[in-house]
Amino acid sequence: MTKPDLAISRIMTVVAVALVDGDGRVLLQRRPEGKAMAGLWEFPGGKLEAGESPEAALVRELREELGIDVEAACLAPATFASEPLGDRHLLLLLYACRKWRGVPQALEASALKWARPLEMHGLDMPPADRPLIGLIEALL
Ligand SMILES: Nc1nc2c([nH]c(=O)n2[C@H]2C[C@H](O)[C@@H](COP(=O)(O)OP(=O)(O)OP(=O)(O)O)O2)c(=O)[nH]1
Repeated sequence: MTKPDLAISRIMTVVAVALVDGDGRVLLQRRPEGKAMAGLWEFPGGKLEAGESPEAALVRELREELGIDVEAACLAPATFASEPLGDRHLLLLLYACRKWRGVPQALEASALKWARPLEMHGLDMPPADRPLIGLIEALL
């Protein structure tokens, strides 16, 4: 029998979304004090819970973090990032979404910002997110 790959057990899967408004801007949230990478601007989302599909996790996170309702069918897979993060390896699955119900509120973040991809190049974002900006630019 082959030995399990120990590196695989350290993979952390995170789902996140580029919410795109009618003006082609993307919603970012600022990570609050007390959390790792506090002050950085990230895409709303978070870790999968046991047994959750990526889409169900994102629907849940968007309700918890922003107070908005999104249908899983409106989440379009967009791109992903694969990046070492501390002693783990982050697999960030990024979706795009143009349709939701409600007005996003910063229920967990310290601030929200609607940003154009060009502006995102000048913002402090987690290292995994940097390569995603150009890809989002191409998608919008
Ligand atoms: N939501 C989100 N997380 C990101 C992005 N980029 C990035 O490196 N991450 C990292 C930060 C965290 O380590 C992890 C997201 O996990 P999380 O938001 O559920 O958890 P957390 O670290 O804030 O804290 P906790 O819930 O465990 O208390 O992914 C991003 O654009 N959006």
